[in-house]
Amino acid sequence: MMQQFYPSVPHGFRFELNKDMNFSAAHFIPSKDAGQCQEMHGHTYFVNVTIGGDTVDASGFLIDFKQIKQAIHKKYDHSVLNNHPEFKDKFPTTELLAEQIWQTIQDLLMATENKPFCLQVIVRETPTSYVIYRPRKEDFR
Ligand SMILES: Nc1nc2c(c(=O)[nH]1)N=C([C@H](O)[C@H](O)COP(=O)(O)OP(=O)(O)OP(=O)(O)O)CN2
Ligand SMILES: [Zn+2]
Repeated sequence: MMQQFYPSVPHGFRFELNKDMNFSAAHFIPSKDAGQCQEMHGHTYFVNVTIGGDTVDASGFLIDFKQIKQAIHKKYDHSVLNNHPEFKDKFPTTELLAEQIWQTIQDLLMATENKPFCLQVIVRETPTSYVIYRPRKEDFR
């Protein structure tokens, strides 16, 4: 997974959890600068999310690994990214997909009792291209 390469994010939390996932989706980038990517095509996206926190829940979890997968895989697998409401007014680039995945995970975490934080999202779109999204402090609202 993730070609065994995990760029780390510095933090001071007691616990750090990482979850790898993948999903297959189609997209197109309707920008005149996007060349061939203006045409609909597909990828198997590889995603890694890093979550940090100081306390665990009653089950001893920062968050159940399964809940993270469900939130992302269920939403995007075998879909056309351009059709999702979050990409109505922006292009489903690797950068903006990583940002959206961060927002989805962070919303999920904020609804838990122990409220951990999503510290990093890595999205690999092709064997040679990936993006890292790291939120700024002000993004945690
Ligand atoms: N900054 C970004 N650049 C590009 C994105 C993107 O999301 N962010 N996306 C694309 C295309 O969607 C394309 O599918 C991926 O491009 P690329 O990595 O160039 O794909 P290749 O497999 O052709 O890469 P090679 O290393 O040349 O084999 C384009 N750019
Ligand atoms: Zn693409």
